[in-house]
Amino acid sequence: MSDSGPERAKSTNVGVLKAMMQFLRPYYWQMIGASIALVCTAAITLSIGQGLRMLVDQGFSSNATEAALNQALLLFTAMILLLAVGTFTRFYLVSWIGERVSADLRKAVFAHVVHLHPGYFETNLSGEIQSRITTDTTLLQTVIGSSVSIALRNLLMFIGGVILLFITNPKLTALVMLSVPLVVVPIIVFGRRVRSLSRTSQDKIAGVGTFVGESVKNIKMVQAFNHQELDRNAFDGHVESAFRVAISRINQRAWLTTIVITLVLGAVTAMLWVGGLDVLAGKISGGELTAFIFYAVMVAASVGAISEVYGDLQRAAGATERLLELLAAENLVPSSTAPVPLPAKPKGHLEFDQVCFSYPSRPEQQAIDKLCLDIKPGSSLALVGSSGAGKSTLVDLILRFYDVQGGAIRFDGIDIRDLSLDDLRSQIAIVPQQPVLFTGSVADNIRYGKPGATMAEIEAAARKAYAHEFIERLSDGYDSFVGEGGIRLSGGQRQRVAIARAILADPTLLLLDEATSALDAESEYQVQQALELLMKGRTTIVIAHRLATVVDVDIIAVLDHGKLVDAGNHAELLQSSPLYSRWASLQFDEGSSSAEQMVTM
Ligand SMILES: Nc1ncnc2c1ncn2[C@@H]1O[C@H](COP(=O)(O)OP(=O)(O)OP(=O)(O)O)[C@@H](O)[C@H]1O
Repeated sequence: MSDSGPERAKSTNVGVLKAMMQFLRPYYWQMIGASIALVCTAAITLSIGQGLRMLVDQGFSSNATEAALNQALLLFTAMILLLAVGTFTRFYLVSWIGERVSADLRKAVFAHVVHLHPGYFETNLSGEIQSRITTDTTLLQTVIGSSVSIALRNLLMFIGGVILLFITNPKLTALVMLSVPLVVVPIIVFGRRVRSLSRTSQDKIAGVGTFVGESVKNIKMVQAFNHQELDRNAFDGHVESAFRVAISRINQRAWLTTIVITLVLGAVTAMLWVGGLDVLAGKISGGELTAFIFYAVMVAASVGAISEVYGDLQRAAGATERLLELLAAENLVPSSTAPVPLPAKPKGHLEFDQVCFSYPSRPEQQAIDKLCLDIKPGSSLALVGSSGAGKSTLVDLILRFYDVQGGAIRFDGIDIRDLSLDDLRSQIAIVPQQPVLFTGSVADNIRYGKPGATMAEIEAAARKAYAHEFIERLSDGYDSFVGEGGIRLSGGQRQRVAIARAILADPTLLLLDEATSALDAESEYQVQQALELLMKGRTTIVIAHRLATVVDVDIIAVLDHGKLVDAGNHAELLQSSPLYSRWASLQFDEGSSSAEQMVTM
């Protein structure tokens, strides 16, 4: 991930600059304002040198009048006022642009990330992405808001200062210029190192974030297994390695600053010596030397300031690069560009036609192998099979979280790749095995199925999901806060909220993943009733782990290693499928705790 050479550094610099321009473009009025303020303040600061020259040569000479001094100081005061206004404008506008651009970048990255195919998040950890959107953009905001402003101001001072130096005294200036390469070389060398270390440093910090996120999220697991000490040690390791990288970065920067300051001040000393000799010899006036020193110090200070923020700019380039990488991440499951419209009243006919699929991380293993299934509108299908048979994979393929590699899945006769993703998913509701609730109220979570639903609709859905009663008993009813991930509700309650959400969504196609597994016998019965009501007239696919779920469905598809080995209803399969009848006999013989038995099927 670090720079592999000058070629790469060059190309990314250009890329980074180009990309930043795209984000800066909308604000060119602000940029013009900031540039004017920048030029004005630099010009005023530089003209102070000329003022000093006049003051020394005329103001303090023996024939100076008080009126002339007053006039000169009045002009000086006016310039100071102008400088103050210019500085305010520059600071305000540049910081504004910094905040605005990083806000826009944050929004752009998030907007891109939420649309990425789920497979992307298997290789890119959520904590890392989070850190990029927060830490990297914050870094960028500080850099654009202050470092860029400092760099630009000092660049102008440097250019203006050098021009005025030449005007004031070319001989001395030549001396100053000789030392420029001496200063620039270390800036480039150390700057490059700082940049690559900065990237590593940001990566390490992201690693720290990911670790914290995972431990805190699973705190009960951590404590139940007495893992606190182990985790603490592992965390210490992460933090210390981030610290070491940061320190070596700081070390490089410290060297950079030290070398630059020494060289610059050395050059100024040499110049003072040569210039002083010229004044003594009467070749130049005292005012000229004063102005010269003023400009030389200004040029030196600006080089120093630039070298100091150069490191920041390099860090920002690193951060931008990472953000751009994220922005450039390709969506492997793109929505069709010329989508086929859905019929006005979709029927919910689902066909799997010779579907082949293997996960990108395991191309050698066929997770789904030449699978054919025809699920008629309004009918129900149960997927059964041992753990790892490919049931969840099929559900993911229907939702187009992944695209099939062979064959096709058709919804109402249309290849789902030809539908717009929004259209396809608007026809589907899913009740997963582990219901996912978002931080917010119970009502918010049910409304997730249909944004904009009224309270009456939400309540009706909750009643149908047998959730109304327990929700009413919560301290704030439908407004009760469910905690992060719904932690304040029981597993069964969460499941009923998830069912209510699906009921509210009123989909054509319902995907259930053993939706009743977290319920007690009483609620299971009620939820089963609710589900039957919900399933009526809708195409339903159930991932089933227990017989109770499958005896009533129209077709049971028995999967094994991604292949469809048998299909039929319960009675038929008992006759025709050895795999199914073995499973059935295991379940009937040993009661209803069956999830483990499925594993051995
Ligand atoms: N994201 C992934 N990357 C790589 N391989 C995966 C991924 N998800 C699942 N697999 C593999 O694909 C196969 C099918 O998995 P799948 O989750 O569909 O099985 P399942 O029938 O739903 O199992 P279970 O009943 O245990 O949930 C398994 O061999 C599994 O290891």
